[in-house]
Amino acid sequence: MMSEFKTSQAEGLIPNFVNTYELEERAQKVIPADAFGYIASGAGDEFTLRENDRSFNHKLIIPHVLADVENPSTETVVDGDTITAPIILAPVAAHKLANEAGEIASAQGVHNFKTIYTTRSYASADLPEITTALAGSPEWFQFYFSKDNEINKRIIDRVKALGIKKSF
Ligand SMILES: Cc1cc2nc3c(=O)[nH]c(=O)nc-3n(C[C@H](O)[C@H](O)[C@H](O)COP(=O)(O)O)c2cc1C
Repeated sequence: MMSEFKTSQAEGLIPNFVNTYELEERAQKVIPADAFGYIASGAGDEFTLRENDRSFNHKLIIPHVLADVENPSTETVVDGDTITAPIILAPVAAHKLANEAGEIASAQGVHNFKTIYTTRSYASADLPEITTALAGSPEWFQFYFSKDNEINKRIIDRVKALGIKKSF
């Protein structure tokens, strides 16, 4: 069942990319076309995708002149956790579409960067494996409500048992 998700086996750091658009081009070379299409595209005519890009680019960083820049830091505190920068991993389905290491590699990356990971109900790795790979880094959980309350209860019990402190 899980093997459906297995795609790229590319490993290692990606050298010399200038921006995320260039990173996307590199990813396209190693991820099968259908999986890449799912990850990189938006719904319908992709109006919202274009609007997201456009509005993100209008969030400006305002430089503070004549301020103390001896020890600059992007560190911040979110919900009691100190993270490296105000960047967290949003809920993203089926990481194994991109690479067979899937959520485990993503969780290790989040741990190394020191930020927050959001696990999604229908992850392509087993939940305890993700929590283990996070090695104590903060984990949030995105709950997808099922019509079947037994399934809902089982998922919530597993999330509680894993010690995940925030579900939404
Ligand atoms: C492959 C893929 C799967 C995603 N799966 C989910 C999901 O399961 N739940 C969800 O709320 N958002 C999902 N998203 C949306 C992301 O969480 C995120 O909001 C989106 O990529 C826009 O990024 P931004 O919020 O940083 O602008 C997914 C996005 C991608 C690219």
